[in-house]
Amino acid sequence: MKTVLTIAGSDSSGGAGIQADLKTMTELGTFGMSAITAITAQNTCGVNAVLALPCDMISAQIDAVCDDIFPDAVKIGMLANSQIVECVAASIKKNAMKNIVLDPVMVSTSGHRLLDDDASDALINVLMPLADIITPNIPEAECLAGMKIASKADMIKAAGIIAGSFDGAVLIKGGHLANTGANCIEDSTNVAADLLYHGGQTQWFEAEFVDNPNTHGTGCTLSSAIASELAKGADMPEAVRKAKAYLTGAIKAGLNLGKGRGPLNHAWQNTISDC
Ligand SMILES: Nc1ncnc2c1ncn2[C@@H]1O[C@H](COP(=O)(O)OP(=O)(O)O)[C@@H](O)[C@H]1O
Ligand SMILES: Cc1ncc(COP(=O)(O)O)c(N)n1
Repeated sequence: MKTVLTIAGSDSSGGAGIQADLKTMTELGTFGMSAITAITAQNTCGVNAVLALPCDMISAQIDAVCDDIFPDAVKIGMLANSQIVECVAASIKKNAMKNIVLDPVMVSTSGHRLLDDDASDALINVLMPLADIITPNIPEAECLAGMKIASKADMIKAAGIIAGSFDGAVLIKGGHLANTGANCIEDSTNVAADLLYHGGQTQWFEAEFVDNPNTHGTGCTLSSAIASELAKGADMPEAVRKAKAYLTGAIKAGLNLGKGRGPLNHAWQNTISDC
């Protein structure tokens, strides 16, 4: 069985972070392992508290995994501060890890900062160069590219700027532009459109925009799904295509848990075949 390591924060409500990552990996037929960077007390309504773990404990988790079950792919999510960004980068180099998917988590959907303001430079200069793909959402891509993004044309320009600073692929997730009219295609169907910039080529990945407020953990799920597909041997465009199909199914299947922006239904493939 192929193995995937997630290096990310814990979400007590189970919708995002490590918990979403492990559910995704299991559903996609890979063996999920974890190195926890921070513990959050959060639910579907918001983040109440964050405890960043000490760097030596984070490195120790990564080393313990790599010394025994070397991962076929790695997903990196919430890193909390610049010290953690640096220690995760050092562990990745030391263990010569491959198939690195970096989700540059900065702010939760509920508006809570999950990465210190002053950690962006370390993320860009120290960690990004080690990634095979980076998966920013629109606000994260705006920060990384240093420009506002209000249209598909802006997404293409920003992806080129971000890709110019490292060798990997860039997937700008368009969820924050969907339903604003900015990314409507000609037939005016509203779509959740993500842009992959890979090897100098751009490619759109479009899926139905699901009218469902329960989207807590969509970014975590997509990046873990890409890591799982890379671990199983897909090339980058195929990994993104399969990951997006899994994500869209999980949003569509809906669970309606919690009082706020609820989690996805990770087991949607089983649910459908049970009916
Ligand atoms: N309501 C929705 N229906 C379908 N896909 C969605 C919806 N909301 C977000 N997505 C997709 O989920 C993924 C992550 O969403 P996005 O909101 O852009 O990033 P993040 O979760 O990191 O903020 C992207 O593939 C995006 O297109
Ligand atoms: C531990 C952790 N990691 C990542 C996210 C981002 O997920 P979302 O954008 O859905 O809030 C989160 N809320 N918590």
